[in-house]
Amino acid sequence: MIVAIDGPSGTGKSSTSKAVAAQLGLSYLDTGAQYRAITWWMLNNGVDVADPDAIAAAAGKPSIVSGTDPLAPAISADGVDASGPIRTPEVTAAVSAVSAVPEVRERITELQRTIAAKAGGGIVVEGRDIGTTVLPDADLKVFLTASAEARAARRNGELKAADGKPVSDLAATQQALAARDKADSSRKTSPLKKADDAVEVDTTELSLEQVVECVVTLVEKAAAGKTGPAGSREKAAR
Ligand SMILES: Nc1ncnc2c1ncn2[C@@H]1O[C@H](COP(=O)(O)OP(=O)(O)OP(=O)(O)O)[C@@H](O)[C@H]1O
Ligand SMILES: Nc1ccn([C@H]2C[C@H](O)[C@@H](COP(=O)(O)O)O2)c(=O)n1
Repeated sequence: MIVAIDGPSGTGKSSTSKAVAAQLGLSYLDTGAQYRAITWWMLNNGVDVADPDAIAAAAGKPSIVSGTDPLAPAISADGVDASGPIRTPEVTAAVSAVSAVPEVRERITELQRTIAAKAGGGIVVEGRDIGTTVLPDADLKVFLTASAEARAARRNGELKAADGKPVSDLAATQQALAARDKADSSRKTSPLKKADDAVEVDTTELSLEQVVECVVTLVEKAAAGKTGPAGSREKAAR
């Protein structure tokens, strides 16, 4: 069972994918974390992230290793745990430019396909181009959306400072999310896009628990269609 979950920033891909994978005993892959890890490595190794040629030349250098346990997501670059530093504003600001470079995408896409192929019991893979490019034959494709206001409010809630106040105002967060979405959906290679056969789930008015329940139901239906006697894909193909 291969499940692809795509969508813009802050729509709930990571939270939903982890919970669905944990509930169904599937592996989990956060592909955004891989792009963040390679970006972090470049920032730390003197690569000019404003220069696509420099990014392309460095794309093959770091070893990026992802864990696939939904209860303990892990990511490292050249053996160094990167799970904390990949969430800094510096990495967030540079990741769209780095991930737009074809050599980076080629490298990371190959890694993602290898991980998915090795996940014997099935996997939930989340990102921007999983249903369209990385795993076009996924058993289920879900495209999560939410209003710009809801996404900014969620992100700000996550970034609360110690005194309980949001670290940036809602308008600034909304603007930053919109800028990243624009960059991710307008790049030439494998842009953020809903696959034609993906199920779109608008999460604006749904709690995380409701989204998880909805996706679990979709996975169960897809699994029944894959193995069930009446609707088996194998039969349909014959
Ligand atoms: N349906 C929901 N209702 C309310 N809050 C939610 C919902 N889904 C996710 N959240 C919260 O919104 C925030 C962003 O969620 P998450 O990180 O899963 O989104 P994402 O799509 O993976 O974002 P990004 O692409 O930027 O990594 C988190 O704090 C999460 O707890
Ligand atoms: N399949 C993917 C996943 C992620 N990216 C890029 C674009 C995002 O802005 C960035 C960080 O992702 P996030 O951690 O916010 O999910 O990584 C991509 O191009 N393709």
